[in-house]
Amino acid sequence: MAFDSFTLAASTAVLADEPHARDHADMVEFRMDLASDPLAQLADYDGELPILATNRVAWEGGEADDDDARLDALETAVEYDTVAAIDLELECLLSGAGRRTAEHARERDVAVVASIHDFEATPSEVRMRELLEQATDRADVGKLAVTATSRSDVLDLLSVTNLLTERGRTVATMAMGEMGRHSRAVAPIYGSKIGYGPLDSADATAPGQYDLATLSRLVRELRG
Ligand SMILES: O=C1C[C@@](O)(C(=O)O)C[C@@H](O)[C@@H]1O
Repeated sequence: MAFDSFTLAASTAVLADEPHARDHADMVEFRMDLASDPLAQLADYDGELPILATNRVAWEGGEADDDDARLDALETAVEYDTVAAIDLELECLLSGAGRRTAEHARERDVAVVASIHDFEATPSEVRMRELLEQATDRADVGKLAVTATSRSDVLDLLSVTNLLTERGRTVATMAMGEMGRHSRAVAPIYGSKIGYGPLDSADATAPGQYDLATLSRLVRELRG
């Protein structure tokens, strides 16, 4: 998966829901940390959409314990041809804990998305640029989800998205929460390459997400 154009991911903990996502999504983000028996779900998967496997650790807003089993599960996931990409927190690529998993993915031609989340605030433009440069130096896509508390936070995020895209880096950005919600529809115009939406907004995997059908329509209409 090259992520060279905008990719809409249906975020779900239930792979059997994939047929409902096909009309709108380009891929499924499988939230293994929120799923029951994720490896069995992967083994049974016979859907059409490729999978981005995420096993989000608790310190980055997910539900997976920070142990070897979490990374081992991602390594098992990349053995399936249906898995086109995995998500790893930038922090665990920097610390070295996730490097083996990233290498394992690359050997299988599976893309790596390096993630950064800030659930409190939007870092300065300089810091966001630095984080996304670190992420894109180590992975196929650098993803930054921040929390906007003002419109200027969103403008800063869009500006960094635009700059790094112009410099040839593959980034995915979004502002979580109400204030930044519109960024999910607008960031693709500035180069953001992945958007996430649940099939039903009751199953949102992050604050402020639009449901999949709505995000698909907004992105399509805005990008023309
Ligand atoms: O990292 C991301 C982005 C996200 O947090 C969002 O804000 O849409 C949703 C998560 O499911 C995904 O893993």
